[in-house]
Amino acid sequence: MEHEFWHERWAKDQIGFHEGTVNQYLHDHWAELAGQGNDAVLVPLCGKAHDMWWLHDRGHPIIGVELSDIACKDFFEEAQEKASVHPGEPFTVFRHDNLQIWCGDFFQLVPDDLKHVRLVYDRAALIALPKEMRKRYVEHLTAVIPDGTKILLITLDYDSEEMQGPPFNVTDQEVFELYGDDYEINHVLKRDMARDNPFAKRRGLRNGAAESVFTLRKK
Ligand SMILES: C[S@@+](CC[C@H](N)C(=O)[O-])C[C@H]1O[C@@H](n2cnc3c(N)ncnc32)[C@H](O)[C@@H]1O
Repeated sequence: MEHEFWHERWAKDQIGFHEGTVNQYLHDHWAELAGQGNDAVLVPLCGKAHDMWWLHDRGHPIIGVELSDIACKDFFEEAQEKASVHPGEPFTVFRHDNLQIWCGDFFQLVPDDLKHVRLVYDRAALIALPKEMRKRYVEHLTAVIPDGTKILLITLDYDSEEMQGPPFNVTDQEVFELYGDDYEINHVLKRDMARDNPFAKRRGLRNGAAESVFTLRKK
């Protein structure tokens, strides 16, 4: 997806992907991945997800990465929290305690930026990207996170004849193809989305859809 596409979505407030509450899979499966520790977390393509406050409340230092400065500003304003803003290239950093949002292009991250990161939370990041970009995304992620980093990944699979992404359909098989060489993969669960789920109804998914949760560990 081009940057302009996402800037326009934020400018027009077309952000149906924003949950406005903590993601259920994060809530249910984070401890399996992270234990009770407080390792640093990368949240790629983070939007203004409340999930970052939830992780912050558990003591994790956070780096969220997000293209849209509208999202970055709204994230703090809507929580009535203040952030100091540190303009820079290629990222402007919004900082509140040890929660940072780096405003800029994920593909500009370099390994030095993430030396301290041990965990990644990917909800609606991989599946926000079309197929050819997903490969590039995983290659870049793998290049910048340290070995041993663990990922909680949530995907969505549906009949691509019925709907055009984003979110794009990512099969379980594609997850194994994308990550299989460099990661240990655990397919934690697959859950059918109810046909009367508001998202499925709105997007005309008559054949339904399924969400999967994976935990990965970079070898
Ligand atoms: C589908 S949304 C998901 C946001 C968030 N993960 C959530 O669960 O609400 C994808 C987000 O990725 C951002 N984005 C897209 N391409 C990006 C890039 N190259 N670098 C950083 N952010 C990007 C978009 O602006 C958008 O906010």
